[in-house]
Amino acid sequence: MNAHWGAVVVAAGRGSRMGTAESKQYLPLHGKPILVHTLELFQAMDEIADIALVVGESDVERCKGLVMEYKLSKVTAVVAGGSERQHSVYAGIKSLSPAAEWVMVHDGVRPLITKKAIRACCEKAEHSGAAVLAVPVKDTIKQVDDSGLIVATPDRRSLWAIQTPQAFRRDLLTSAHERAVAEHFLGTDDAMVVERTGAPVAIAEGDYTNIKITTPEDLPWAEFLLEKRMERGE
Ligand SMILES: Nc1ccn([C@@H]2O[C@H](COP(=O)(O)OP(=O)(O)OP(=O)(O)O)[C@@H](O)[C@H]2O)c(=O)n1
Ligand SMILES: C[C@](O)(CO)[C@H](O)COP(=O)(O)O
Repeated sequence: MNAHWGAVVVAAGRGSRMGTAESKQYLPLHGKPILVHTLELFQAMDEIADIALVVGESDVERCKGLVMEYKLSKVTAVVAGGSERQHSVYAGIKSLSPAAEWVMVHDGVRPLITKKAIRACCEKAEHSGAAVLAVPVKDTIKQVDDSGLIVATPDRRSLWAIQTPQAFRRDLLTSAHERAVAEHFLGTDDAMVVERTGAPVAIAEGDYTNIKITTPEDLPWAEFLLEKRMERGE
């Protein structure tokens, strides 16, 4: 990684699939909020100069407190997100320092990301302009219609499960988001926003432990993975 990188960490979701009163990004993992684990990893990377943290409007002050408490000095902006993930990402990009020519976007609820995986993704992006972390799917995937009948079995060899970070030249990501706003397009990740402009987006192979904490069964799994890493001194 040679370029000047900024990171947008999005954490403005409600976590409805987790079903807890407290939004999942603030739930404790080994005694620390999930979101803090994620931010500490980015803070510890020399290649990352600047982090924009995007949170719910009512959590902005609370998160400024977490930034102070955990000495997250690279978090230069804590801003309110929007009703959809894509809106939150766009708010984050706009609040990053103008010096960041390259941007990676990461889910605040993927605390098990590693420096090695971040570097692999960013290096691919520096080569091709845009890259996303992903793993090959392990299951057979079926396309199913509204009546519950299988309509197709896509060839698994071409299917990848997409993760974050997703890394881009900043001007490419910014113009793709501007176009999506103008055309009322909503995607579930940033690669989709960029793909529709015709720009190539590369895959960087990650690993299966970079889970997105989404539903209750993900929490003990994340605790277990984190414990194993700590035992290995990582
Ligand atoms: N309007 C939104 C929606 C999501 N996110 C963030 O995007 C990441 C991935 O989203 P997901 O796990 O789906 O989070 P939620 O939207 O919180 O979950 P759910 O769909 O279960 O409500 C999370 O870090 C989440 O906080 C965001 O910043 N703004
Ligand atoms: C960006 C993402 O984490 C890639 O897997 C995912 O698309 C977020 O989607 P969600 O539906 O908001 O969980």
